[in-house]
Amino acid sequence: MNNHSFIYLASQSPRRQELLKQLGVQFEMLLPSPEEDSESIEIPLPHEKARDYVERVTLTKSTAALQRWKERQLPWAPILCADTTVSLPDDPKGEILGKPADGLDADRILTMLSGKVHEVLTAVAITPALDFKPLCIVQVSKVQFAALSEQDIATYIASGEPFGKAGAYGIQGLGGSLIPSIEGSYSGIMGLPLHETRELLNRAKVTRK
Ligand SMILES: Cc1cn([C@H]2C[C@H](O)[C@@H](COP(=O)(O)OP(=O)(O)OP(=O)(O)O)O2)c(=O)[nH]c1=O
Repeated sequence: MNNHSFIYLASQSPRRQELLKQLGVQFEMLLPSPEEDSESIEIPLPHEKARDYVERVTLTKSTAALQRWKERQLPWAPILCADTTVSLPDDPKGEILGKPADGLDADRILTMLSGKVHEVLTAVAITPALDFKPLCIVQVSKVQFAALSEQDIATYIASGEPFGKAGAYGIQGLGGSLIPSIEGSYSGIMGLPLHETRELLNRAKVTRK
């Protein structure tokens, strides 16, 4: 495998762009065209465990991104995809808590998380070369949530921050004030675990500044 001076980031998450910049890697965006249906990828299978789900979704994103690369006839570079999800380990239904569909759903999710410890799982996959399978890791963090009143939840939802984020919160924003402690990776909770991603980039022979 040759060294690579840049990669493609196939993610619409502004947090992932920010975190990738922190790693000093050159990247170009490889985003879906408006006709591409990227939302329907993120539907859990019946009884699917959060770890299996986040890995499967990330590998599906990788396949879609590779197809996109082929159609656009771009020069080759490794492709990075990721997915973040939230789950409550003690939830008997083992529900996978993704992005809230609307305000009511955000209220339901935040009520479930209130006063409890949940897990945030982020899978990262890098396709290192054209005829190689993606290299994939799953990073898991534990997050303690404060006990929230109905008013706290309503105020937080009104801020707009829960939308577009797994578990209906952002640790990097106002949501950080709802979290007394974490165990794991702050960047992983935000959507791209820096340490593990650095290791994947090294394995894919991507040079950094
Ligand atoms: C828990 C948590 C999640 N998130 C975000 C990270 C992800 O952007 C989002 C989870 O959605 P994802 O489906 O992982 O990512 P995305 O839809 O934003 O982008 P793409 O599928 O194109 O890669 O939740 C935070 O920003 N802060 C947090 O504290």
